[in-house]
Amino acid sequence: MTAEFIKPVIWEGDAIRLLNQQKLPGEVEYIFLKTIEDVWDSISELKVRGAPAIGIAAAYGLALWAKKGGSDDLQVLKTELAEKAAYLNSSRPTAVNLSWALQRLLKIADQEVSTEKVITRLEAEAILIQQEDEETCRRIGEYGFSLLPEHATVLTHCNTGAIATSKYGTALGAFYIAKEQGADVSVFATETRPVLQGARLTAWELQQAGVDVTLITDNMAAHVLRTKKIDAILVGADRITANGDTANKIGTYGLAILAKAHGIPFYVAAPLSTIDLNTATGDEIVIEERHADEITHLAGKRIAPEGINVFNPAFDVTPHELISGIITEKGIVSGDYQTGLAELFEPAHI
Ligand SMILES: CSC[C@H]1O[C@H](OP(=O)(O)O)[C@H](O)[C@@H]1O
Repeated sequence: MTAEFIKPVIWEGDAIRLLNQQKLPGEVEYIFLKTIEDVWDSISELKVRGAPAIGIAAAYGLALWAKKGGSDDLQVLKTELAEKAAYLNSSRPTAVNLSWALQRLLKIADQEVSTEKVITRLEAEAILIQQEDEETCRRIGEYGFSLLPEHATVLTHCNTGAIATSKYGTALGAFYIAKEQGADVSVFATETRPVLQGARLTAWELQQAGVDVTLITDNMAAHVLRTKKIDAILVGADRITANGDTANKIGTYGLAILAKAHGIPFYVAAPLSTIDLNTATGDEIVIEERHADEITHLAGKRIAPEGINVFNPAFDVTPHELISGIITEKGIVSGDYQTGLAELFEPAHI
């Protein structure tokens, strides 16, 4: 099974079968999530990660809870659902897909007039979110591929592949479409300290798919941009605000500055579910800070002195001025992001 078709989240009706991404690349292990707490833990511990995949997992987590533990009283159930959605939403703060998916389910529940219908609709909507994301990611991949010159060499950061979404991925989707079209594309993947999504996940996904991929450490990016012919940098996103500012994996902002310094395009690939028009600018995005162990330990071995101060932001914000284009399933937005992003949500585009 090549990686672009490996599913990170599989709905089993009474449980969620989850690809445990913490075990990759050494082990392709699936675990069963049977409770909403299992889902919370899996998101928080990055067993499932990647903005769209987090949203899909949380949607199934809410549907699973309702199916197993929801009240028989409609008003009580709706109150409980809001509380459970808030609980799941507390697992990670930055990727807007988490709250987007949960709000979408709560809206569906609010329309129903029986507990049975609420429970049925929640499950159906969670399944629909995952199904829609497959076509969404394919289109993002097609638009991303359309931006690449022949024999393109692209640098990417973190993991934005099939295992971060429902299928194909976002930025990596461009490489899968290139492969499908028989086009020649080479990828430089940064290892992406401290959780190593690039080394552990992107290198693995692209290698499995037969895409030419070279792994580099994060601190090699500038040298690679100066000494190799890099045509573009293509990354994902966790939250894009109304003006186009973009939160993505820590290190992305530095790559955007490097792209500008080297005069190459810097693209962000993301679905509309990652665009948050309710947040005006990147200054308002909550940046997740994670546990010090991610930095002081490597593969379980301590690499820094006991008691050392640690700062471990999992994301940074790239100002829209540094972004050449935002690639979505509805097309590519550039220039005036405030207008362009808002237009994506107008009826003509939906
Ligand atoms: C399509 S994945 C988007 C985004 O999510 C990743 O973060 P994490 O691995 O911490 O969930 C990374 O920022 C990707 O670019």
